[in-house]
Amino acid sequence: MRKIIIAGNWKMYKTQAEAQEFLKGFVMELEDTPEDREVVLCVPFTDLGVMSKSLHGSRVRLGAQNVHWEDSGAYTGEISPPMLVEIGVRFVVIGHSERRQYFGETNETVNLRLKAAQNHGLTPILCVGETKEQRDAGETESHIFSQLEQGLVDVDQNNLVIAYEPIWAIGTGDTCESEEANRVIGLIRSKLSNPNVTIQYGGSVKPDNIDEIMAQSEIDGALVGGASLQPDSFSRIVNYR
Ligand SMILES: O=C[C@H](O)COP(=O)(O)O
Repeated sequence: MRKIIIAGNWKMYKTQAEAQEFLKGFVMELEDTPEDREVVLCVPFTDLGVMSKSLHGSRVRLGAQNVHWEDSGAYTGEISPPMLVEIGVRFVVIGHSERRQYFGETNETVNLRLKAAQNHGLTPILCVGETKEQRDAGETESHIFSQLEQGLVDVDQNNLVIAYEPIWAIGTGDTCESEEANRVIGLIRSKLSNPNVTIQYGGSVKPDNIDEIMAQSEIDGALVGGASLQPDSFSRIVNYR
């Protein structure tokens, strides 16, 4: 049985005060949300402490947006798995295209982060996806397969979420057609040893396209950027029909 997981990725948005303001409007919107949906907010490191306290007793799970692979050490600016666990984090986004593009993330470092997160009981959300150029060149499948092949070496597929995020659809309003997202996600699933891995779609998910996206047979949830920043739009997404 595949779990449905709707996750917001706040990226580098929201101070602690703004995060608390968001929760005031958001948590009450979940009262009628079906129990089979996991709701996750992946927030900036500086928001984790206050969010952990505010979300205590709610059904919203806390997520981070990156993690280092060592438990501790001389790695200025990094955050380790035990630090996240101590604060109440359950999920962590790994290998987001923005980390790959701007911060030198590679399939090898993605693999190290995935294994370290799992070793500490965190559930990683591994992001994969192609650029517009790769899609136009017919390289979508080969690119994603190599991200999976290299990223998933020795990774436990029993505690893993994958997000298919076509890079050209992120923050552009240019959503991937839901049938096409479904096709690619089916191909991703065919490469996994565990067919029950939750595979999300991400890329310009909005209140007006979530119902169609979630109606697709292979899509088990969404990783939502911009539309997760406002309580009303994210609650509509979480409460898709
Ligand atoms: O992690 C989220 C994705 O990058 C999608 O962002 P977006 O919903 O703003 O397109």
